[in-house]
Amino acid sequence: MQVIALARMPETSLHDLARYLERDPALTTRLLSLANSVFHSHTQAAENCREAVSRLGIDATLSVALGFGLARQCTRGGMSGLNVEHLWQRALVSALASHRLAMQVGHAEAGSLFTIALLQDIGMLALDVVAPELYGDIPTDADDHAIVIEGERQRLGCDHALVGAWLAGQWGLSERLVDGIANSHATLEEGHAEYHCVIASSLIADAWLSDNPAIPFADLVPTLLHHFNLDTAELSTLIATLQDELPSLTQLFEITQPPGFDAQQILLEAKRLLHTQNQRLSETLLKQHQELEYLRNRHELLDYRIRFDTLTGLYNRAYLEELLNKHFLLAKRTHTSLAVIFIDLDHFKQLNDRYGHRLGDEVLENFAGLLRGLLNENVLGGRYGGEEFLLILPAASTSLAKHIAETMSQRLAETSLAQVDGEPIHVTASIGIAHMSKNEFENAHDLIHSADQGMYLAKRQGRARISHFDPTAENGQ
Ligand SMILES: Nc1nc2c(ncn2[C@@H]2O[C@H](COP(=O)(O)OP(=O)(O)OP(=O)(O)O)[C@@H](O)[C@H]2O)c(=O)[nH]1
Repeated sequence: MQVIALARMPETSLHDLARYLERDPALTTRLLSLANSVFHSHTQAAENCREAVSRLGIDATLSVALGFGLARQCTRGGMSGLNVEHLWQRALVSALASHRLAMQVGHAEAGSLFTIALLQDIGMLALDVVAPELYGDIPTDADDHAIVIEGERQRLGCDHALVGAWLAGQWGLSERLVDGIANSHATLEEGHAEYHCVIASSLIADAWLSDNPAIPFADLVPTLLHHFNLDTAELSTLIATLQDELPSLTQLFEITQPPGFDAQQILLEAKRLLHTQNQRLSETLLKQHQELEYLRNRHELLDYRIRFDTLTGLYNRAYLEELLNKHFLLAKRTHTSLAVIFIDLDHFKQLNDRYGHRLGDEVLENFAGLLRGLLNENVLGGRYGGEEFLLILPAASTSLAKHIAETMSQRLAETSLAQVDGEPIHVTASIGIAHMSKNEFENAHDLIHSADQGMYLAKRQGRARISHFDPTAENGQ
């Protein structure tokens, strides 16, 4: 409390601070060790608390003093599920990694990035003191620190980075430290570039402390190489340096040294895993590509089936009705005419019965060929059902409709649609025509119905003929 009170007073000098701190011999020893450590290297060793404090600066001194205060309270209390040992191991690896990364990219504030990374999880210590039950069911030593953040947000609506930043503000630490702690748990994509080293250091620490570092490092390596513009050799050297520096720092903080590993081996393993992952990814991509191709083909097939008749390849009934509807509405809107020709092959049942269904199919296919010869952008047509066919003639006059129907009959008379024992098979058709010139029809269905009626008239009159159905005439003729 005295340290906090002092830190808040603008006139406090390092000298005053040192006077208070040296009352705690354990803390003084740590401040001296830190001041004389490689991170604050100086030609001459600091010999007393005042020298240590002036070398460390007010921010780092306060961080260490207050951080130790909290750490002691947590370990002394032995309260919740918070793994304090793991927390400090993470803090130390992060601090070193942040410092080294900052040096590697030439960041001017490597020292303060060390302190920010060291204190990034200080909020967890504070939360553990005020809410010991919080970490009961959040695994604070999980390989992925994001789990802790997520757990806190769910329970508290905020995370320890925010709490830590608030605490640092209350302690009177510099704005830069407060801001750094608040930003320490952002993602590299979203986080402030100023604190990228701190953000990455947290990821490095997670990978470092995991049971099998090669796996998380495999995920992390490409990110680190990309964000910090490093090559693998530089990254390998960086990790090896961290390994050299870590023992003195863990000793200073009286924290168990995390298990070591062969940096080069880990990176090799990470690269191998990355290669396998990439291979798997390309395989998945290939599979997805093939599935997409299959779906596209299937879609095309279904699209085809929705519109076309499989036996003849002509438009099917559903699509003919859709087309007719469209042209019917257009004709109504633009006051243009529209003709429909209904064609029904004669005695088809007999043909099937006499020569078999296969021959019947052949006749239908060949008739479709004849019909196709008449189709163009003004004559649309298809198979309406069994042995029934429909032609739609937008904007056609009655005489044009008759002419098309006669051409059809003529071609049918001239063409044999199959052969049996070398003998040609000829088929005739009954054809009905309906014509709309003055909005006589309510809907497209009525128009088809009229053409159908015309076709029946032709049947009744002896087949192999054309009949124009006039719905306004008494008997349709
Ligand atoms: N081979 C074959 N026959 C079909 C197909 N679709 C319908 N049919 C047959 O066409 C025949 C139509 O018979 P009906 O409706 O009695 O007409 P029809 O024998 O042509 O007699 P009319 O129309 O009065 O001249 C039936 O026997 C159906 O089985 C098909 O895709 N292939």
